[in-house]
Amino acid sequence: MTQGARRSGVAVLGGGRMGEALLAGLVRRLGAADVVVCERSAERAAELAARHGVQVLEVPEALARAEVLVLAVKPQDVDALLGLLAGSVDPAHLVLSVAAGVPTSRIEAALPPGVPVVRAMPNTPALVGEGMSVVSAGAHAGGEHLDRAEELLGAVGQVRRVPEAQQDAVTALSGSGPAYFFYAVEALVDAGVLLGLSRSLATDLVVQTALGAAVMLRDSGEHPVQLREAVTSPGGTTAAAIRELDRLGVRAALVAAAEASCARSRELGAAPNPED
Ligand SMILES: NC(=O)C1=CN([C@@H]2O[C@H](COP(=O)(O)OP(=O)(O)OC[C@H]3O[C@@H](n4cnc5c(N)ncnc54)[C@H](O)[C@@H]3O)[C@@H](O)[C@H]2O)C=CC1
Ligand SMILES: O=C(O)[C@@H]1CCC=N1
Repeated sequence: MTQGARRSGVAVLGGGRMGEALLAGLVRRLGAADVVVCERSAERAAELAARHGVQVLEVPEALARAEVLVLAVKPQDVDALLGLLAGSVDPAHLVLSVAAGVPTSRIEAALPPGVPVVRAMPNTPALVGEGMSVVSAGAHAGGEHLDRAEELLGAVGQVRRVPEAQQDAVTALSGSGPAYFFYAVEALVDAGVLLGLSRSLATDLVVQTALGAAVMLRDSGEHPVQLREAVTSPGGTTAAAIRELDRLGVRAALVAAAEASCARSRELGAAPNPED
């Protein structure tokens, strides 16, 4: 029996915000016995163990135990982590990286030949089973590896396959995207308070409105413009509000925000310059 045949389950390497969101969904799907975590901060590791019932292991033990290794450290910490993996990872593992910007070629170059790498971009709504992820295969990853990655990320939401060249653009929409909606909600709640509502009532109104709008966008089959027109009565309140959004350049600001996120993803993924 090969060493790989004795391994099973998933090791999440890096238990920060994204690592925990994935961990939570994977524990729901696979059970806590099949998910382990490696986390550099002892305090954070204890928190994850208490909250999700998972075992915290050092990297070498996790590699011996788990078949799938989820790289969930910051792009700036990827090279150091790959240095820890390089001696013991082998082609029977699957390396699933969620690090923004980091190309599969950079990960493959740091590992022994033939190790399959899948690059993914999930998002934090994975924590509540409503994540949106995409996956792309590296040079040594085949259909079975993409299937496995899709199955695991499918435990925490929806998954699409994209060419790796689209990963930075995806990061700008669904990876960073939850923050844009949280930001809009924050601003609208403040607006409610300005208009004299209690913060608690304003929060309930805005959050339920966001949820209702999201479900209509997903389920109605209608274009966002049609849905918006249905809210906009002639000479009414919504038209007055939308005129202000246009006057203040909110549409252009959203496009610029997505472009900035995409550019930053590319920047984070570039191999560090040894002269920096
Ligand atoms: N936060 C988000 O919404 C999303 C994040 N990502 C990606 O996920 C990765 C993690 O992001 P966050 O969770 O936001 O960052 P974070 O800073 O919250 O988490 C990173 C964690 O990795 C740990 N860590 C660093 N080096 C380690 C090592 N060698 N061994 C074990 N643990 C180590 C840190 O202690 C920290 O808890 C990044 O690459 C990011 O691009 C991807 C999609 C969405
Ligand atoms: O802000 C970041 O860099 C990460 C990647 C996508 C969402 N959060």
